[in-house]
Amino acid sequence: MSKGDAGTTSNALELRKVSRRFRSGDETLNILRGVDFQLPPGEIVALVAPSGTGKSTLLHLAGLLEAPSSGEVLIGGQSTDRLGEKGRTALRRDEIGFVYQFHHLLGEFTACENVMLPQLAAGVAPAQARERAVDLLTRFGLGHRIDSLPGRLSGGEQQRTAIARALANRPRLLLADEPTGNLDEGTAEKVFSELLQMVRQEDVAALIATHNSALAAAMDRTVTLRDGQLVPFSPET
Ligand SMILES: Nc1ncnc2c1ncn2[C@@H]1O[C@H](COP(=O)(O)OP(=O)(O)OP(=O)(O)O)[C@@H](O)[C@H]1O
Repeated sequence: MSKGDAGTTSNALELRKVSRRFRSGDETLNILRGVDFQLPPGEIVALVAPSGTGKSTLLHLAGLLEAPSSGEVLIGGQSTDRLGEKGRTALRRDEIGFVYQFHHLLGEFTACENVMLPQLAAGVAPAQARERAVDLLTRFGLGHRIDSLPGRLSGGEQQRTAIARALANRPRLLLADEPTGNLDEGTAEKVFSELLQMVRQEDVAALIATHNSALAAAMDRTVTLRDGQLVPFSPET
């Protein structure tokens, strides 16, 4: 499904009764138990939950990196459970951007090239990919760093580059797992507010896991995981 068709009005992400079990020795861990969740286009949702409750597991399922034990994951209204590996890879590349706690930039490529790579993989012409990369990096205040290798960038600059890379293919959905968790407090706040600004400018729906409830307060709503269910967050949950 292309982003230009009726799919643009569908939920960017929908989880229908999604469960995930892990085997641990003789034990079965029921981490997610029938999660229902809808993320409309352009909405930014914080996922705040204690360590070990399944935030990363949920983001992996939403990002099609793993399959649920049962239930269904829909991206842009499209069911994904019958897609083969090739279809899942294409959907991930074209529709979903990922930001992790660590930047995972490729060290031998410049900031600009790192932001170009996913576009080239999606078939965008090099000149166009470069133009988009320069635009994103410039809007992130990195116009003077486009030809720098990641090893020459500060932690905040590396993470800004990683966010630009995640947005490069104009995804429908951004998934972020503690995107500023590796930065000092001041830099984290700054990068986080830039991330939100860029996500709003690009009109991307986002699900962002964070331990920081002050950062979560800047998003449209906050959800948490309780007993394997995704529920609205309130301070007493
Ligand atoms: N592949 C796996 N096999 C077995 N157990 C797993 C596997 N992946 C995750 N788990 C378990 O599932 C639970 C949830 O893990 P997950 O990483 O999703 O939590 P989290 O909420 O993201 O934690 P944190 O905030 O500490 O990153 C943990 O108890 C973890 O040990």
